[in-house]
Amino acid sequence: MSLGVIIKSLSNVRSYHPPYGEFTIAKILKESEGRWTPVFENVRKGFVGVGNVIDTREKLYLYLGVKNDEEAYVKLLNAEENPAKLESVSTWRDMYRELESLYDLPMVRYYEKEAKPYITSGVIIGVGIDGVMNASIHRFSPVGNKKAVVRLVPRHLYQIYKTSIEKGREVPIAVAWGVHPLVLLAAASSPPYGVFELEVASRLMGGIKVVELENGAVAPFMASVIIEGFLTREYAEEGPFVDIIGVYDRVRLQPVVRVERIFVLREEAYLHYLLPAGLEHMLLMGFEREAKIWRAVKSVTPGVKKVRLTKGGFGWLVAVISLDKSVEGDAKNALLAAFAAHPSLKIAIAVDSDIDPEDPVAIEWAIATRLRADRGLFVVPYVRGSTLDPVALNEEGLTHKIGIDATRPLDADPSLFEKAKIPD
Ligand SMILES: C/C(=C\C(=O)O)CCOP(=O)(O)O
Ligand SMILES: [Mn+2]
Repeated sequence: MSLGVIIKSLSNVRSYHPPYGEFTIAKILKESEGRWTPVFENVRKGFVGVGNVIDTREKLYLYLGVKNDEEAYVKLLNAEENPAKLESVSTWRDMYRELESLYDLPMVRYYEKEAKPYITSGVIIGVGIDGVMNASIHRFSPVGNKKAVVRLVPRHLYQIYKTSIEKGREVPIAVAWGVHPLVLLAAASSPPYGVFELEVASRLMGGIKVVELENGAVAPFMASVIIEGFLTREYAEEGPFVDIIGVYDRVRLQPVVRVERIFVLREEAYLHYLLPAGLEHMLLMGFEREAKIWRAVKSVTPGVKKVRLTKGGFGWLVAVISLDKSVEGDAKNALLAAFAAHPSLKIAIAVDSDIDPEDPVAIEWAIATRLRADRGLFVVPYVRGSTLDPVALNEEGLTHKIGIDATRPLDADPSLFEKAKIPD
């Protein structure tokens, strides 16, 4: 199913029309996030822009066909464990036209100091030397008509790239831009190496169709744009560009893509403009990590109620877990489980089930009234965190982490911790 069909099925959509100033689209994405879905008609002839496609939990539940977090976690984690086959479509070429240059694709600049326009929601499907296929989201920016630079976070595609280049082989890739939101969700997930994220999407969606490219990579059929190319041994400067935590990520030398062909859907090519550090970015990247934290915490303490990667931590660096302890020490085990489940996590906070992990004031109140720092606070020094952390000790994200147990002691008088209410 194309992104256009998905957008047409949504309620609360607002259309915009040209002319668009350089930062108009970014500004509208910011003001509409969590509120409505903006559609940017005619961003260039043949192209429609759209954003905030998966910026709320309600939309996520709708796409997944579930009613709450727990059902969504179970469905996503189950799909990672039971990926489903892909169906190859041979007659796809007639549905697409070809472009000569990456600059023919209307990309957007989002923040003031970003040097260039980017594709922020491109799913890169890479083929390893061992034949393993991997799908993941990487920001992508043209450095020539048929050349681009991509940021490879040290995970599976990077591993594929490193082992291939060491053996003198370029990596065949497809970049799919403008895809079904569940394809994005699967590509933002981290199943073990060897599990193909498009097959995870296939399980979530009850099957998906793919096109097979000449270079050996595959891409979702009906993706609005499919770029066929190779990750080369050439490097170029990447950035400045804003990452999920809302700061300008450091400029790095990153691999260059040599583009062979650019295919665009003939009928209404919907391009997904994903605002870096916006709600959509946080939910998309953070949701699967939240599911993994939930699973890990549940396995050490059954009393877990709610898990949130907070907005202040940009859906990535800070987790709050609410739970009912059955024995003293449960909360600390929950914090340790959270760190193990999401290696980029920097701060984990445990609160009692009467505290809403989505309410920053309630969390602060719990810390203020329930934390005993001699028992409830711990630091894990020198541990791998996020490469995005500006105070990390090295480029691989070596850092120190904090766990905060802000749950009330089980042996204390519960009435001392009760939130006072004014009666009706
Ligand atoms: C979430 C990441 C990038 C972004 O969306 O801007 C990747 C960060 O990966 P780490 O494993 O935390 O370094
Ligand atoms: Mn992978």
